[in-house]
Amino acid sequence: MKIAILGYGTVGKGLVQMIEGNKNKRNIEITSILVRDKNKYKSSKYANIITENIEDVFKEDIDILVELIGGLHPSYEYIKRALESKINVVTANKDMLAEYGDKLVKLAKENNVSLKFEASVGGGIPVLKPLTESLEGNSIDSMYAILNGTTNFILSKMYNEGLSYDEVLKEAQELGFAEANPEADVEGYDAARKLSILSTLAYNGRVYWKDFYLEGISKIDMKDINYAKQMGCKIKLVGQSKKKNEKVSGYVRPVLVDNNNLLSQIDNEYNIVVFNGDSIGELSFVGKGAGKEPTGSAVYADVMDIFNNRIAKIDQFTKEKIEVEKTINNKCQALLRFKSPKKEEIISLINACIDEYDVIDDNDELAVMVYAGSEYEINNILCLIKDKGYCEESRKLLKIS
Ligand SMILES: NC(=O)C1=CN([C@@H]2O[C@H](COP(=O)(O)OP(=O)(O)OC[C@H]3O[C@@H](n4cnc5c(N)ncnc54)[C@H](OP(=O)(O)O)[C@@H]3O)[C@@H](O)[C@H]2O)C=CC1
Ligand SMILES: N[C@@H](CC=O)C(=O)O
Repeated sequence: MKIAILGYGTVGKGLVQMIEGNKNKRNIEITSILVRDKNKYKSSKYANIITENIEDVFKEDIDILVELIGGLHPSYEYIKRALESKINVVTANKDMLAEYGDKLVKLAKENNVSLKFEASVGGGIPVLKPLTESLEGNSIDSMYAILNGTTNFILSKMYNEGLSYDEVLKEAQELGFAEANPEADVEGYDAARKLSILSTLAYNGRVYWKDFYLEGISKIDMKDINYAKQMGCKIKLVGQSKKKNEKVSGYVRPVLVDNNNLLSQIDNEYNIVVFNGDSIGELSFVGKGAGKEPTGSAVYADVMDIFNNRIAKIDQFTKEKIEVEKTINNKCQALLRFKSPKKEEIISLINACIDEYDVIDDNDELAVMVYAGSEYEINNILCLIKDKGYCEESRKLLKIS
């Protein structure tokens, strides 16, 4: 089997390492490797097949094009060209699937070739294959997940080692966990794209990532971490989606998670995906969600599926768009923080609107844990406080149990 690899960064190198490690079992020939700057690879043992010119890739006779460049362009054009030339494609690119999944799946079908993307969600965790194959008979009605290794790594190191946000982000970049532009990680876009891929496959209709309520971790500070500790919780960037009456609701946001909740056990670059199926009940997948070897392993598995002619049906991307609701319409708890607060006024307003609340801190800022009937109720209180000018700034961190 002949493959061409576009991109020789973290994941590209992980894939090549796995191909080398298995060469006694599988005969895979790498015909070319596309990079942006081939001068970086002069001393590589693959220097003779490393190129900056996409035409060098397509002039070879290849069975699979593996796209590991990332981003939308020129990756989209390269994948499209491969599919139209009846070449199978494997990609780890969640940005691409979240944006152009429908077009590419259609194109693969029309040309009778495979488009596989296991590594696009959960890094090394085999999760798309179990979802689309092993769970085919189940109706999945909800899922919750930690889907971004970089942010989980940052939050874990801030919590466990007291390190600063900036220094851990730098470490995550050095370890190859972060996206080329880490804004995608820390603002929650990457996790939302993954949640949209999972939701599309699970709910059999197109779910768009921008339709979820979306909030990243860039504003989480040491005070949040310390409040979490004080309350026996951790902070995790969680994605959740539910399907009810043909509608989906969902979010990606940092939340407080009790120390006895399964999610709080998932630290560093690990990810978890928990599905709720009508027959299987709750089913969890846990493993490394980012990094060279784990992601290389997932890409290799897709290559092997094509090698062994295991073709899965994934036409969910071409189905109709499903509407997404953003807020939580049932009982919830949230930590509210107020900067430069008029403390008495805020507490008296909260007292008038809500039956149960605890003041966590009233030193240099005011922090209150509220127990409300819905997220709307909490948002209303925050609006009132803002309108009355009772504080300079307020923050809300939901707690999930
Ligand atoms: N890192 C991870 O843990 C995971 C990453 N992914 C996804 O895998 C994909 C690759 O990520 P990763 O390996 O981390 O990325 P890197 O930034 O480490 O590597 C990207 C590679 O693509 C090459 N490249 C970039 N732009 C171009 C271009 N325009 N033309 C030709 N080559 C180009 C770079 O060339 P050069 O070497 O010359 O700079 C580099 O070799 C992304 O879609 C990412 O989201 C998915 C799961 C986990
Ligand atoms: N940047 C991503 C890489 C894997 O998808 C992450 O941190 O999870």
